[in-house]
Amino acid sequence: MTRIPLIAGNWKMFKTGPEAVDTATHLAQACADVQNKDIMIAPTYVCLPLVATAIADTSLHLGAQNLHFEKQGAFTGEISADMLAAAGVEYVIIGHSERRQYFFETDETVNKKILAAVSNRLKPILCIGETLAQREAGNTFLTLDKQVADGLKSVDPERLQDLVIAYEPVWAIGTGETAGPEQVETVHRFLRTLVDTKISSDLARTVRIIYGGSVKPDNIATLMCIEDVDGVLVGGASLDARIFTQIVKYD
Ligand SMILES: O=C(CO)COP(=O)(O)O
Repeated sequence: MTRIPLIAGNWKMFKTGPEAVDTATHLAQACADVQNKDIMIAPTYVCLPLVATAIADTSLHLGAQNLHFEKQGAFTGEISADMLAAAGVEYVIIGHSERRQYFFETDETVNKKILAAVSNRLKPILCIGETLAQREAGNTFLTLDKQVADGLKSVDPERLQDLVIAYEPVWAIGTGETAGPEQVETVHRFLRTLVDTKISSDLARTVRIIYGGSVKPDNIATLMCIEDVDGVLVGGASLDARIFTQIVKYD
């Protein structure tokens, strides 16, 4: 089973519209010759239509960083799945640890968002990861098991064909600290087995499990060599088109 690697950039709350268009345009040019890798960028909501236009007819894919699970309604400041789909969005990041930490998202809301995404044919990137305290208490696997099981609860496996799971240990995000290759290998293998036993064997074979947390040009090759690592979710190092291109074109 060959899974096409996904190299994804999460731009978080960075870049104005013109800056986002500039970065996306440069990235698309620099990566025009890349084959057999999916490259995705997730700008802020307001930049989505601008970036969608800038990368139309290029090989880049567009992602959003969040969504609301209701279709529409009196939810000031929120954006629904079908609004994203209509704006040309293909992927959506769900349950990022910053959303869980600062905006109090729970596995329950994550689950509703996954359901909303798949109902609108958006490809969900389910983010999971343990905090340092959870790791030190020996609860890494328990935490991840719960995040996956609750996040995907009652979702028809048939609708999860495009699911991506992003393992982002919270202590490795924006800290310059990366999980060691053995840690990443162990967790990714655990996650694939978890999908196999709790959801479906077919899905376990196809689901892309990607790593996030201080991914840089100098550690990408090591990470991508690890079995069961099907790509990366990059924060800080995706903001600069030149640096992100080095990550995309690792060898
Ligand atoms: O949160 C991340 C991607 O979603 C990772 O961020 P950094 O690459 O800046 O550590």
